[in-house]
Order: sequence, then C-alpha cells, then structure tokens
Amino acid sequence: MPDCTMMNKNGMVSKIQTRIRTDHFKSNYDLVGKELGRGKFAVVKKCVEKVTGKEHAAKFLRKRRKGEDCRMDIINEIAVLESAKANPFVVSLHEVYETATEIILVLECAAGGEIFNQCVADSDDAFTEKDVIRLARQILAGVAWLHHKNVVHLDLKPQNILLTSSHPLGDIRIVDFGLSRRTDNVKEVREILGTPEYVAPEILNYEPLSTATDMWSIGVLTYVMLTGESPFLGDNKQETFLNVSQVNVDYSQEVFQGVSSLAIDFIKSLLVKNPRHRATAEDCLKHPWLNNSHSHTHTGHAHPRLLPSMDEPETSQSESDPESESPAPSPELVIVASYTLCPGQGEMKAGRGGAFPFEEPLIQQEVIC
Ligand SMILES: Nc1ncnc2c1ncn2[C@@H]1O[C@H](COP(=O)(O)OP(=O)(O)OP(=O)(O)O)[C@@H](O)[C@H]1O
Repeated sequence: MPDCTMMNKNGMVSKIQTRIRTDHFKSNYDLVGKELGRGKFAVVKKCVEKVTGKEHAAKFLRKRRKGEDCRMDIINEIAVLESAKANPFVVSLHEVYETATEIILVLECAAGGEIFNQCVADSDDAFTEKDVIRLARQILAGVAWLHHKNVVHLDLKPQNILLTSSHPLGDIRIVDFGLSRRTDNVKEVREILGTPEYVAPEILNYEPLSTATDMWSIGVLTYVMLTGESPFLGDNKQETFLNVSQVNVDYSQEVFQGVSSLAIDFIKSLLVKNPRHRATAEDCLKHPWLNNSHSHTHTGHAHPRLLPSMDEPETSQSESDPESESPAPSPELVIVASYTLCPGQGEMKAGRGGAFPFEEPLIQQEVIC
C-alpha cells in the first residue's frame, strides 16, 4: 500500500530516507574535468570522493527557479532514485548535500555519455540493430521496474539515457527524474514539463498520464536509435505537436532501410494514440524483436540513410568524451494543465478532455537554454 502521507496530490513524494548532509561537499569531493552535462536548472560535474578515490557525477540543482522554491521537486527526485535503488539500469544515488542555494546529488558516474550522441552519429559510430536490441531490453527492464513501483519517468529521451561506457558499448543508466511522479493514489499533476518531440498525445490532449505515457516515449526513443531520425519533429513546434497528435509516423523503407520488420512492429506497438492499446513494458520485454534477435535481425549499423553496407562488420562505438563541451539542452515546454495520473495503463477518465489545444494557453512558457 502506498504511504499517502509521503505524497502530495501532484504525485510528488515528500519524504526521503537519504540523509541530507550540510557539511561542505568540497571537503569530501574534488571536482575533476569539465562538465558532464547541463539541464535547465542543473549542472552535472565529474567528482572524485577523497576517501575512496571513486569517481561520481555531482548534480548541482538550484533550489530557487524562476523565483519559486523548488526544494520539494528535488526531494521528489531523490525519493524516486531511492525507490529504484535495486535496479541496475537506473543511476544510483550515493549521497546528498545541501547548501543555502543548491542541493547536490552525488550520483554514479555514467562515463559513456548520452545515447543521444550515438543516435546522431555518422554510420560508423551509430548503433547496430543488435546494439539497439540490447539497449532497449535494458531500458525496458529499468522502466518496468519503475512502473512496478508506481513511478512514471515522464521525460524519457536520448539525453536522459546514459551509457556506462561508449567504447566498448556499455550498459544503460536512466537519469533525470526531475519530472517523475508516483501514479498511485494521486489526484492530478498540474504542471508538466516535457520535450515536444517525445511527449505523448495524451499530454497534448489534457488526458490522463500513466505508465503508458512513458511507453510512447520508448517508442520514439527506439525509432531514433534505429534510424537517427526523430519521428515527429516538424519545422516548428506546432507542426511537431500536430504530427504527435495525428501519430504521423514515416515507416517507409527509405527511413527503415536495413532494419528488420520486427523492429518496426515493435515501434508500432508503442506509437499508438490510445494509451490503453499501447504495449506495456512487460509486453515489450516479451516482443519477438527482443527475443528472436538472431533469426530476423539485421546486424548492420542503424541509420540506414547513412548506411554504407548492410554487411559491414560492427565497428565499436566512438569514444564520446564526457569531459568535452556540454551538449546544448533541447527546448522544453512548461505545460500548465490539469492531468490525472492513472495507476494502470491509462484506463481512468480524463481530468479534462477536449480537442488538441493549439489555440489554448497550453504552453505557458518555453525555455530555450
Ligand atoms: N550520473 C551521470 N553521469 C554522467 N553524466 C550525467 C549524469 N547525470 C546527468 N549527466 C549529464 O548531465 C545532463 C543533464 O542532467 P539531467 O538531465 O539530470 O539534468 P536536468 O537539469 O534535470 O535536465 P533537464 O533540463 O533535461 O530536466 C544529462 O543529459 C547528462 O548528459
């Protein structure tokens, strides 16, 4: 049974087990190298624990954002990390520090960087379909765990799926639980941030969010990993939303050249408008694409448009340097609406239904960093 006293009505958890240290972070850690990455309100830097000599990633989160105290959002992020502690595919939390202005999460360092880098890489560095199968299984195992714990991530995208190493290609770690929510015994979420290319149609339609909302994003993620193309990306935000809302996806041979039909079938089971008809993480883990890899899967590099030859042997991934310049964060939306969170796969009624709200003040603010 969920402990309701630990949650507010927005599905945020307000109680954590981790001790928040108030001694100086820098007394215990040395910062090394350049930034590992950067988000809207956080900077992530590599650090070494002085006592153990172990490398970690320190995520420095500002407590005040746009004039508002967001400490509870960070507590929620910590609580979600705690609930996924036993899962190897969710980044682990080592320690937490607090200063007057920041909370510092000391995380496991995923040194291979974002899978985004390989998604947009040239053919030699791009994933093979076999790579994508292995990584998709890991992403699904992590997400299935979260869903089992009644947690939805709500911001799954290639920038939030990291690798333990890029050369050789390591294992995945899911990061950034800043938008995550508990789905059990919760009335509504009033404010949701999402990334236009990855948001599910129910987000745009003010319909209930559920574990199925993450499954849509996994469909988009898999499409990007296999093709190097973003399925819904339009010339502008409105076009992107329209593409999402109409599930306007290109499954043509041109885009999926050299990719197995089972992979396309897998994506099609996720990019389904009605959340109730979308495959769950458990369903996906049983999909033949992830279980039948040798008989039907192409072993060439993904990104068929860049593919020199289907039979080219797999080359190792390029070493993405985590200490190189931080990637530019993608534009984000603040969507202010009333969402209902469903405990299951979207079977509850919408808090507020209605047509696709182009004309409504759905998008309160856009932040481009
Ligand atoms: N544990 C980690 N190991 C290595 N790099 C990391 C780690 N955590 C985060 N990063 C890098 O820092 C970037 C920003 O981190 P994160 O997404 O958690 O920040 P955020 O401010 O919450 O982001 P957003 O603006 O997308 O909400 C990631 O995309 C990744 O490149």
